[in-house]
Amino acid sequence: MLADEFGREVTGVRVSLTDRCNFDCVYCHNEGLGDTRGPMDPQDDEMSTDDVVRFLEVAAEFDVDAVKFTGGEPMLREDLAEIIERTPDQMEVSLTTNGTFLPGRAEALVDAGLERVNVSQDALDPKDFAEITKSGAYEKVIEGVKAALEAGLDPVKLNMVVFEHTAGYVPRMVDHVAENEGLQLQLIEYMPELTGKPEWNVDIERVHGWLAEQADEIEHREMHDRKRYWVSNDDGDGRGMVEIVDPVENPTFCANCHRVRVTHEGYLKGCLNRNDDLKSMGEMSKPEIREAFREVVANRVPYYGEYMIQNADGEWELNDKYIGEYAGI
Ligand SMILES: Nc1nc2c(ncn2[C@@H]2O[C@H](COP(=O)(O)OP(=O)(O)OP(=O)(O)O)[C@@H](O)[C@H]2O)c(=O)[nH]1
Ligand code: SF4
Ligand code: SF4
Repeated sequence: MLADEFGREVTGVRVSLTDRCNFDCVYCHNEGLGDTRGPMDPQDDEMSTDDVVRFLEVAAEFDVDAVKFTGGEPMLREDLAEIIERTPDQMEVSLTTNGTFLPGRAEALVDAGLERVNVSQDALDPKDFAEITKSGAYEKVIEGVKAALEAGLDPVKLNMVVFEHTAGYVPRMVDHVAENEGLQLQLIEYMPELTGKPEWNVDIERVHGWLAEQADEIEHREMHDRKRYWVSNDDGDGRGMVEIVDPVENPTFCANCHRVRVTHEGYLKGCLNRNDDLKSMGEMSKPEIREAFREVVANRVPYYGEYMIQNADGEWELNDKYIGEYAGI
């Protein structure tokens, strides 16, 4: 297993299969690369099926045991089932999707080896949903979640970005997952540094505080030291898990980060928040990909706490040590 100089072993990879998407969410950061607006047809710059599989085979050699396929919207890739089918057996396969294409396709993906899925669902109301996602596909997403459950994906996590437009929905969403077996809720801190609009920010500590009052059990997940709250519904006959993803200005989160990303164009990317360490796998052979992977892992640094450090006033600024060290700065 490969580790960086901060002792963070790389156990998982997140592979973006396309930056295209049929939604246009107001908070989208597209894996840290910018928005997803653009043509919906397959693009020449996307990794081919073979490119993706070649990379995964190399990652498997380094004992990476989990892959998450992301986008844009990864289900826009017609070859998704084939990619999953050809993923090395040792890897747990999961998918982050907006859910609209799950009806009619979820079972085939499960047959190919998909184990679990995260579906973005930011609202329980079609009007608010349309405002956030710039899409009227609310019913399709609800059908998608149902299809995922019926296909046996476990768990089905509902991803909800907590910001001005959604914060009021948190209690209803918590009840919703407590009442529906198989669902979990993942509350994601809004990332103004990637999306702009700091005025939409909501203090995630308030959400932690509220959940701590509701929870009958609190766990820490090793990845990112994320907190998980187990909450019962009002009738006491259901229980749901709520996980918080709170990376912003959080050195503990970064100190426990075990992931390397791959962009849809086949660039290795050591950190969501950085694009100055990208390394193209282009036409590389397997031995070359092996070397590139080693190099990207070796160059990883915890973003908050090392790459960005706090000055005497408590403000975060770029650590001088890294200025000029990487391409792009
Ligand atoms: N800064 C940062 N944000 C992350 C990281 N991983 C996930 N996130 C945020 O969480 C969002 C949702 O992540 P998902 O794709 O659903 O996956 P996940 O929750 O990280 O993965 P699992 O819990 O393993 O399913 C991403 O779009 C990011 O905004 C990370 O390593 N760093
Ligand atoms: S569904 Fe996901 S990829 Fe698509 S616009 Fe929304 S956040 Fe971005
Ligand atoms: S180092 Fe921090 S910001 Fe970068 S990917 Fe890991 S958790 Fe996210």
